Amino acid sequence: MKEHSFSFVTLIPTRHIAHFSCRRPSHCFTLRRNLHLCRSERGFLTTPVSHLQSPECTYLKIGDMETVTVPGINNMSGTLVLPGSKSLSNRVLLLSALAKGTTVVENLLESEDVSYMLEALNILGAKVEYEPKEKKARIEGCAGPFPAAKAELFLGNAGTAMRPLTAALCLGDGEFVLDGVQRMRERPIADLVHGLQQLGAQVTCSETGCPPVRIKANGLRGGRAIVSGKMSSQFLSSLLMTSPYSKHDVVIEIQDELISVPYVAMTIELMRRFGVIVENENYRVFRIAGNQCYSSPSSYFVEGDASSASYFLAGGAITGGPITVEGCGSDSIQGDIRFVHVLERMGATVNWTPHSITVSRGKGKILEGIDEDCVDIPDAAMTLAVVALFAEGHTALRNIHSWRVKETDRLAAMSKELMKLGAAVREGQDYIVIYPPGSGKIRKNVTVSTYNDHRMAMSLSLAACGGCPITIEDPKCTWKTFPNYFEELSNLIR
Ligand SMILES: O=C(O)C1=C[C@@H](OP(=O)(O)O)[C@@H](O)[C@H](O)C1
Ligand SMILES: C=C(OP(=O)(O)O)C(=O)O
Repeated sequence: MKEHSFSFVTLIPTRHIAHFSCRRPSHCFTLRRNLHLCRSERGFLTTPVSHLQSPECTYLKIGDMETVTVPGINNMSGTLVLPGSKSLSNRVLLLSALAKGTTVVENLLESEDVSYMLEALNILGAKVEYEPKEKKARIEGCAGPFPAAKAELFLGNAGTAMRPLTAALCLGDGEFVLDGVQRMRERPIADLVHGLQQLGAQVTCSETGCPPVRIKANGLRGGRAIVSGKMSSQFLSSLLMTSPYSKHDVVIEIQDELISVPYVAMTIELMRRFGVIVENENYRVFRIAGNQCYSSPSSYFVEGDASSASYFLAGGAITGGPITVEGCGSDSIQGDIRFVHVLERMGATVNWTPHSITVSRGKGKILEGIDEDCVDIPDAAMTLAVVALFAEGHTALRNIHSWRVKETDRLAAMSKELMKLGAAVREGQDYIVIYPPGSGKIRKNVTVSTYNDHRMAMSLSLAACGGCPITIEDPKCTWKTFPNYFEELSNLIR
């Protein structure tokens, strides 16, 4: 694995981000505004900085990697300190920028999705000092809407930037366009746009109901909005985070099913930490007083990413482990820790502390297939799809129709790649059933496609836990949420 690590790479361009690495401690690149690139402790780094809005930024292409081969894994054990949560990082950055006071955000995730948020906040006039080496950002809040009167934002494929910023920009005064990569132009946003229109915003999206989004902002009136929650919870989270700044009180009613509820719980909890209370009637009706302002908690420590933890914990369950992840545990406010309960029901042994989780599998114990409603854990459910290869009996993952509108059509993509590995797969509109090939029968030396989807790359890498190497196409796609994923994985292989 070592020869496949990224350490020899001097400077890598990725899809929309320039990733720099440098060997000399004195090296520090400064790009536009106050986004800095500096050296990491390990002697090289992958600090993402959006460059699409920086035409002056050119880069060299040295050692770009098209594939990574994960060697056959028989044993995996050890401890990993998790990178910060993507969902928490981008929420805390946004709330800090809207709040009164200065917030120091610690253990901020360093990744593409967070870079897009940082860059956008900068463009919109929030004062952001980012120290990637320290995983820290200091944000001087605007104590209200953003001061910018005009901006065109490019947000890659970051749902946690596109959706919340669409709502937050309706609060200000000016003209804004929000856009992203081609896939972002295929990801729905119309339900959010309709919700904002009901609260008085002048906002539109494309005819297909997707970005680009165009806003003529003149504050948000408030009132009542009836919105759909069945496509994505990010629409509701975005409306909630913006509502305290509307002129009048806001009532949001969910007209159908609400998916991914734990992410809404996370939003409400974070708003509470920034001093705003949401009245929540059973996740059906939400009431927020208007004319308020967030107050900075002064500092916020971002807990480790529970979805990122899932790959390593799954590795512990498949190989026997033990694997410990540090940075999130029983005190976590992330829904994806529920994934660990599923592993336990499949046969793994789990030990919790408030800030860590350890997974192993006892000698002679097997993993068993499971039938699971995954509506609360759409991201970690992808990891389960690969764990299913190692279970006895089939595994059904249900209520995951949102997979179709994420980074790729994850139901189609996962079905196709699992079949390459020798599984039989039944794919429905909102479920997948995986019939594993049987012990020791995962196909050897397979190359899997990743569809520009970080979770396809990370979850499929676990197929190597059968003891055969697996080649992953376009490993850089993990930079969306976990730039050094393959390096961390290699550190745990014994
Ligand atoms: O609010 C959030 O931070 C997220 C909500 C989920 O999306 P959906 O609500 O679209 O399922 C999840 O898949 C995404 O990675 C992050
Ligand atoms: C769905 C995801 O991302 P996004 O925030 O872009 O929706 C994800 O990270 O799996």
